Amino acid sequence: MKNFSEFGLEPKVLRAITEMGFEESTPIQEKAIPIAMENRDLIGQAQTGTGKTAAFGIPLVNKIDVKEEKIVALIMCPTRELAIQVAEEIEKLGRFKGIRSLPIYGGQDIVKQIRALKKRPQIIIGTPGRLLDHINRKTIKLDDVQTVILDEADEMLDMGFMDDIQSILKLVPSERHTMLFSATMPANIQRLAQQFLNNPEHVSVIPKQVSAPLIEQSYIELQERQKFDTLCRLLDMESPELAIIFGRTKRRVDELAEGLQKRGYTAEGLHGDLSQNQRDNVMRKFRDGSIDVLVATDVAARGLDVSGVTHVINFDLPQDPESYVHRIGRTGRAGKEGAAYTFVTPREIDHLNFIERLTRHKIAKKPMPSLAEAIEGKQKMTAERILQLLDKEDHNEYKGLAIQLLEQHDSVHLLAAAMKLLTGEKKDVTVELTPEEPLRARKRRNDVRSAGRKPSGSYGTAGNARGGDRRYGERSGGYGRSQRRDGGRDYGRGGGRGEGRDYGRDRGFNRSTSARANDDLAKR
Ligand SMILES: Nc1ncnc2c1ncn2[C@@H]1O[C@H](COP(=O)(O)OP(=O)(O)OP(=O)(O)O)[C@@H](O)[C@H]1O
Ligand SMILES: [Mg+2]
Repeated sequence: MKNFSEFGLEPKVLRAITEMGFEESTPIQEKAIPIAMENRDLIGQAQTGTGKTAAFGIPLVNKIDVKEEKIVALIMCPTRELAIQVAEEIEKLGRFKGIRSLPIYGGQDIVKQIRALKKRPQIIIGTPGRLLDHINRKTIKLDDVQTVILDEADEMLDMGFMDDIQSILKLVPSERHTMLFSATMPANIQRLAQQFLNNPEHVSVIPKQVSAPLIEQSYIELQERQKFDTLCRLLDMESPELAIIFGRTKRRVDELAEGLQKRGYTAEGLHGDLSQNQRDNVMRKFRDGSIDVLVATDVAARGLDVSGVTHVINFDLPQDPESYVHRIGRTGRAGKEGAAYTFVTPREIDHLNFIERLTRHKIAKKPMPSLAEAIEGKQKMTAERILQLLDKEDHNEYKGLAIQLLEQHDSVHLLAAAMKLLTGEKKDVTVELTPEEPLRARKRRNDVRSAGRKPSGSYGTAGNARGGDRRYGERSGGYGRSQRRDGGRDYGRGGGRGEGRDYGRDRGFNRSTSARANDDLAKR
């Protein structure tokens, strides 16, 4: 892969890239950066976790004149968490140049945002709802915007957002530089996108055949009533470093998080009904590891980049294949390995096959973990914790007592008793979940793929470690990164707690008809 010094970037941008620990470019970066630097419109598609943010962020910060006093670039994302995350990456990339960027999203105090806008940011990273609020209040003007980027573009051009995107882009000068990025780009979305682009380049880094991903994908067939206990056994057996569990509705997420807490797991829920404060807290605790299980609706399916997520578990099968690709893409990022498990009831097997067909990836069937495997997993976890403590050498104050005990008792018995104590029996409280309706395979209009032709929009999960993609990152079991300095669809359509996906949006006023029609949407 190309070194960043070969792109003709400004020294201050190169310095920021080095500071972020990026040693060489990823395939999408290598292809997209030169096109973007020539201000040519592009649709960039690459697997989850392969650096699309920097692929658009690097050329963007490189071209901006820091003396600029107006908003000259607009990046739009589907969720608040993603807007915050992308803003952080843009901030890091532009820090030595002194670029001013600002995240604008719902749930945050708008007065605080209006105050921040007075500092004249050159780049705004926002969710459409709140952006429209500011545009209607005239606290954001788009007359001088030269660059527009849609991250998770297929989601942004989906029915939920389309009206808002159109309303916003109408206000941006037509002679602009537009870039769309996503890991999935269904054909109908590509067609829709043309109206916003000017003779775009298609940059795709998706293996022809969606190769054996970095993410080991398996499914477990079970009855709805077996799901929760299976989940607990899976967590015990696999002892994930960090795990994201996807539920189909907010109610499911709340019940799961609560049930897991009752069973002794450090789990918390994330969905669009939470206040922004609660959402920020949950994300902060997950990123810093004070909780190791995040239970979420599709609000966390796209883009979130949390280092250390080793497992994704689809407690409920996602409706769309795109959602499946993005959900599992929360692991296996930056060249690292990951494991994705999907729970499927017998009546949903067709839907799973539908997803396999569209993502062109066979998902391996695995048996339910047995109780013995769960116990063994917990015991291994205890042994690991003991060995870690041993290395740290900070248990000297117990040595005296240990010698006394060893004089009176057999060492194996002693250690086994200590391990049993440490493992503790997960409290076997019964947890009742409200059953959710099984999913039915939804035929897509002109579903060419079932005719065996190459999928028109393909699906990208992390590329094959063994062959192509791993080149930019054998060493760290991930991309070449000197060291990570930073350490790592709330479709509220139904508005109700049980039905519909949870994909909120900010409450804007004078919003487009579709948005108003969805005013029961939870906040994004
Ligand atoms: N050239 C690079 N070298 C090392 N790490 C990188 C490089 N580019 C990006 N990364 C890191 O890889 C991780 C994934 O990047 P990013 O979130 O941009 O992926 P993505 O392609 O947008 O994924 P998704 O499709 O899930 O949104 C991030 O932690 C990012 O900092
Ligand atoms: Mg991304």
